[in-house]
Amino acid sequence: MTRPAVLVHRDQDLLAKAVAARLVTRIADAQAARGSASVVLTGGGVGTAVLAALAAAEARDAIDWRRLDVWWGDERFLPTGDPERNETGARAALLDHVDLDPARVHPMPASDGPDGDDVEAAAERYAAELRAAARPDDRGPVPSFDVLMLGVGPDTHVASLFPEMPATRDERPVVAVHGAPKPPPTRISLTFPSLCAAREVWVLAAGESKAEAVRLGLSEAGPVQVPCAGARGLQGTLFLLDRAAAAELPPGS
Ligand SMILES: O=C1O[C@H](COP(=O)(O)O)[C@@H](O)[C@H](O)[C@H]1O
Repeated sequence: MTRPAVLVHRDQDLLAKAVAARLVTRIADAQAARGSASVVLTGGGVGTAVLAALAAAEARDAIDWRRLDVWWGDERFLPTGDPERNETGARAALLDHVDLDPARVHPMPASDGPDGDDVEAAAERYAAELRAAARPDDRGPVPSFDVLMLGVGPDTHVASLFPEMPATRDERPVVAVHGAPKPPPTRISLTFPSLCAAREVWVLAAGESKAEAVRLGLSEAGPVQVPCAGARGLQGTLFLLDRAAAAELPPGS
């Protein structure tokens, strides 16, 4: 596994614009190489700012939106349209403003979805959707996503994998999360085997409250204790930061 590369931008606004520009290139390149592309979205402040920056970028027209699959790394298990759902924020910031194929947008189930409030069944439903989308050369139960973005919590969580919680040790592709320390307590999350099936993992962080988590994420810490140290892409991992989040970088990163 290669060491993550670290890129630092002046502030959150510039970080969001730079990541949006990088996404355009990454998605267009994947579409040129393979005919289509896949991206995994994150919730949270920076993740949503990136989507808004992409919506505002003229270069977004370089993406063939009809040939893009959109997945999520985690979701808060709440009713459809709840403002706290990651899907709701992503739709408002970007997805409602571009010409996506609705069949290629794959939100995690909501608590008023086909499984009702059975979050275990909802997680298994998402796992089945991923399995159906995986091709033989993906060599696993989820697609080899072209790019998977992750926000980071001050406690080092990524997706809904919180330090020391059972989901950090789970080998199933998707799990239900109960009792998350950050509200809401009930969530659905991809697990490490699924996160690490991505060709590229981009860890996004802005603000001084994330500096310690970023430092730990670039250390040799274990993924159970420090989840942001465990998400690594098959071809590479980028830590995309603003200066405040980069304030405690370990030497040599
Ligand atoms: O609850 C969540 O939090 C993390 C981090 O969010 P942030 O606002 O501190 O950047 C996010 O990555 C995750 O998708 C979300 O469900």
